[in-house]
Amino acid sequence: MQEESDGRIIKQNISSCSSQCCNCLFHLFGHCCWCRKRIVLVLLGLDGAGKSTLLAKLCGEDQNHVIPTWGFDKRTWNTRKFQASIYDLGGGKNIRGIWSHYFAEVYGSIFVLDASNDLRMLEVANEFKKVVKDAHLNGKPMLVVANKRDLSFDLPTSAILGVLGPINSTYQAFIECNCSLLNNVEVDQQLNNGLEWLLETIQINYTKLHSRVKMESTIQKEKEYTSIIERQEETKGFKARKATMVTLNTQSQDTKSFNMHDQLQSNVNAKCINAWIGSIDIDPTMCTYKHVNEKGQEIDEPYVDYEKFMQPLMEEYDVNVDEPNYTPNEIIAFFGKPSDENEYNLEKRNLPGQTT
Ligand SMILES: Nc1nc2c(ncn2[C@@H]2O[C@H](COP(=O)(O)OP(=O)(O)OP(=O)(O)O)[C@@H](O)[C@H]2O)c(=O)[nH]1
Ligand SMILES: [Mg+2]
Repeated sequence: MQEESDGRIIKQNISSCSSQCCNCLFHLFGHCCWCRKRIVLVLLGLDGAGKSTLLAKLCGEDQNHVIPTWGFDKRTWNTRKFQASIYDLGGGKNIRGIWSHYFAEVYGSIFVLDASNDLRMLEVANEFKKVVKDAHLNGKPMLVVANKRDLSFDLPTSAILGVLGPINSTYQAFIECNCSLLNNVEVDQQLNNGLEWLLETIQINYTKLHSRVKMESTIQKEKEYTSIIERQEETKGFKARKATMVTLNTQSQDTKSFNMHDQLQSNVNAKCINAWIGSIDIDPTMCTYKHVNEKGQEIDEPYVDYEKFMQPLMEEYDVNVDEPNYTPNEIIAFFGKPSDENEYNLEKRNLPGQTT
């Protein structure tokens, strides 16, 4: 970071590693060396708290053009000992759900809150308690930044801490600072101290944190992979069920779905009934499911689900049914095969075995 004669800051991007002194305001932290350890940090806090402003300041970027973060933003911050990837996560209510996906891989976090806005302090406390309790974040160094101290001093630190709950001094530090444009040239000393504390704590606990991050992020990736596969299978299953419904109307069906997929079963059967009653000549004997008989052989068993298949049909045509289950052949014997016409008239009749 350089300053021009009129005092303006020359914007520089430190996202790429340079071979000379770091470009950020924190020259205190910054000069490149070969042995930097790679770490991941995360910026958390409600929308408007000042996370992106802090990051811009940290990276020596223009704070005039900070806009609300949708999703996340990522920067690299080079310090003496670390090459830190910083995730700046959007703080909007609908985006907060993504926060926890980053926690397994982080070595430390910075939680920013707007100390001038007492109206949102309970919301802040809710989110704070959630992240502190998170299994992947718990016990990792966290710097809590009470920002916008230039705006209001109405809310004393004790009041903020009263809402947040006690700070665990072994892995948490609380600072007050001001990341506003007014304070563009110099990094707030408190912020400076806080960041130094964060890096120092990570440095001291690096071995432990590193093995924890490695293990937890591997497990998380495996879980994510499994859930992707499950979702793909689900989608395939859904497509297969949809295909079943379609093929029912074209007479070639995979009728296994009849009892396998409860959620869509009634839809499938409704289609089948409609198709059967309608002009399309579908033979309900094609409704089968895989069944293992006494000899251990897998056979295609004709199947009609009374509740879902027959009942609505019977009700629609005001037919009394005593026997709960009928094979498709019995149904055909009773109703007859659908005609080629678009209408299929059922007479009110008794079912087999019923006496008039
Ligand atoms: N007065 C004052 N304004 C600040 C300070 N820090 C940030 N701001 C302003 O607060 C507004 C929101 O800042 P952002 O950095 O976008 O907030 P954020 O936490 O990144 O918000 P999201 O991206 O929506 O999660 C901007 O207009 C900043 O200029 C501060 O310390 N004092
Ligand atoms: Mg932001």
